Amino acid sequence: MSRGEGIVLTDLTLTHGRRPAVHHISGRFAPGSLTAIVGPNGAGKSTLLRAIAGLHPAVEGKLAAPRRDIALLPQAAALDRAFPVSCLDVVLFGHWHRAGAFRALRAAEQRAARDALAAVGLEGFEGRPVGGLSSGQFQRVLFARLLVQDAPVILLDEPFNAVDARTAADLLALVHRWHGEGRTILAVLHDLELVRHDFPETLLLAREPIAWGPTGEVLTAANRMKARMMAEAWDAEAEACERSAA
Ligand SMILES: Nc1ncnc2c1ncn2[C@@H]1O[C@H](COP(=O)(O)OP(=O)(O)OP(=O)(O)O)[C@@H](O)[C@H]1O
Repeated sequence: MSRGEGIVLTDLTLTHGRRPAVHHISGRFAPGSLTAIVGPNGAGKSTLLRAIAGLHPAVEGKLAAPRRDIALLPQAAALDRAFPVSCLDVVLFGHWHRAGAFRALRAAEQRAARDALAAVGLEGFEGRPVGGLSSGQFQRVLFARLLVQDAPVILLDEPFNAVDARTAADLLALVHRWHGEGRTILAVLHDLELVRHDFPETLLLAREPIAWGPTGEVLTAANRMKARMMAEAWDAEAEACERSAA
């Protein structure tokens, strides 16, 4: 896996229009690190992941990330499954960054997609339309696509939401496999027990960073209280940087 500098945030601010999403965050996700991003609803977690993936512009500060090496698993709720595509099509899409839109996929790429479906326990699902899958099965398909993408940096937005315990355990095992292979992994999560048990590093975000470092040092009662109080104090109508200017 490529090492490099990892992902470096320098006084980064992200907004939606004039509305603040992430305020003045600095720090680094080291190459090969496994980090949970936690915080209250609306804390800016998804916006930060999308910015790292190159899908959301910085309004202030800098974000250095190996864009071509990043795979993003969006929140399942953000995806439209009404589209009439098969499981295999969704997984084959993981080859997009290498194959582009116009080249026919090679036999090896087809095989890799079938192997990925088998690896997530969905052998025989190749021709099934994704619209008819359960939430857990669909999440397995999206993990198969990540397998095919084979990216050194993997961003997961609430990867275990709406899946049962067995599916979550299978997908978590894949995350650990990727970590063991030296990939850099960031996952937005709400289950703090899972974070404590399985994620060595944590960023606690409440639009501003509350704490970032070893999970045990970040998820203290005091830090969690601070994040909660900041969330309760949020002014939905506030414009970017009002709080930090105060
Ligand atoms: N497309 C959008 N347009 C306008 N505002 C948005 C948009 N997406 C998010 N926001 C706002 O930006 C802020 C951060 O949202 P974001 O989705 O990044 O938070 P989050 O921490 O991922 O939340 P959750 O835990 O609920 O998924 C929120 O106030 C949200 O309402």
